[in-house]
Amino acid sequence: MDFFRYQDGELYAESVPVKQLAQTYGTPLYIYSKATLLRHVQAFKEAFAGRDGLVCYAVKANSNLAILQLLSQQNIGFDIVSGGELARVIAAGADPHKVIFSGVGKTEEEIEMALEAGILCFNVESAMELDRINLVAGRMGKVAPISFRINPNVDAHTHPYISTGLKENKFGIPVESALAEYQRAAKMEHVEIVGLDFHIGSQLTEISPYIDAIKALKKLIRQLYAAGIKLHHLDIGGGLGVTYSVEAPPLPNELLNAAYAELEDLFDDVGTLQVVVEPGRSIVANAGIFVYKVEFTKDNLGKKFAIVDAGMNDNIRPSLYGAFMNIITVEENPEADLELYDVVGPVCETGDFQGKNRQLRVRPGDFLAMRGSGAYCSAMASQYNSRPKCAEVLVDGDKVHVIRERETYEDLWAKEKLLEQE
Ligand SMILES: Cc1ncc(COP(=O)(O)O)c(C=O)c1O
Ligand SMILES: N[C@@H](CCCC[NH3+])C(=O)O
Repeated sequence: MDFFRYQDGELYAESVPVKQLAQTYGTPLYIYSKATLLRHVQAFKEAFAGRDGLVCYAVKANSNLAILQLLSQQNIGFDIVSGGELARVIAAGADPHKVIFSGVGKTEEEIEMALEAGILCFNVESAMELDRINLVAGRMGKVAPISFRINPNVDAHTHPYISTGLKENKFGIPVESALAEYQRAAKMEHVEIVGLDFHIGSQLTEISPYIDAIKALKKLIRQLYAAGIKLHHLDIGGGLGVTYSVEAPPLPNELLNAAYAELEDLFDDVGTLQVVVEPGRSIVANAGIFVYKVEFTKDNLGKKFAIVDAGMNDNIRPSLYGAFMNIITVEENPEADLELYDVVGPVCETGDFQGKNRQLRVRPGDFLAMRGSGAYCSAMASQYNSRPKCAEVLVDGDKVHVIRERETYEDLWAKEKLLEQE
């Protein structure tokens, strides 16, 4: 069931009319459906079908505290990439023992924070990072659990900016140097090897790149075991795509069944490893819509624009990746003419658009809703053009929770200081 649906010509979020939310909380506005979020988490949990697995939600996709709180109440773990994300998941009630720390540039301060919190493991992305973790853990009298993020050099068939598993991408260490790094780590006093990890990209719509990566890494895992290095888990990353228009990505159980099938002979030989997944987008994207108001329409010598009150600062995906995101009207509007519009924002950039060449029936004052906006939209928002970050609400049946208040103008400069006058 789709929890964002039309009823009598009007869009609803669960049991609440979206227009009512837009009028009450102001636009632009992010609206999330609790039931959709929970359903997606459940789909991942059930995909393990009783096998030993751990879902670690990738916080970067949507780091709203209430959303993290809801997710941690489902007893899942988290994939974090910064000290800020660690602070957030702890504030949201996460179990630190289910937190994994990815990212190519971990600072000493972040490593200290993570060791203090007692995370499940660091996904180490370079030789220098390994040295740094060993050093910091030694200084603190601790042993850091580590996994290496291996770059298997496979093509994820996705947008180049969100492909992470090719050798020209900055992520992970090459398969070719992995055995030597594991052997180096095995001799270190302040690290303990617990796993192996890959994450090859985001918005993957096929299973085959995951299987290519697993194939590439099975040989390495056998070499590790032959060298006496045992693992507790294998982390196959996140990246499962969602439907923005016509994509038909695999479901979590299809992905995991295919992964387990490919791993069967390995697990027969070395024993079963826990499988970890790091989904972000597939949990939150379609649990959210982004609602904005048409301020004006305009016709530049035949080119029509719908100028809305949301900018690239609020949702940068269309501008940054040329991402297509579906835009629908909040109320069906049979009396307005059907026209081809570029839906553009108020930010002073030609690249400030939410959608191009969209067939819409709109008039000034109408609300539009953008589907699939739960992931990498609010999370990537900025205050460019001194635009306050907008509000976010979570709908639970007929209840509405404000999970982020709209920023005020004063919030914009709250951390800035005027010069002292002499
Ligand atoms: C290390 C890591 N894990 C997980 C994810 C989550 O990816 P997605 O939101 O595509 O599931 C990302 C983002 O691509 C990532 O960089
Ligand atoms: N921000 C990207 C996804 C990046 C995934 C993080 N490695 C998007 O909006 O599609």
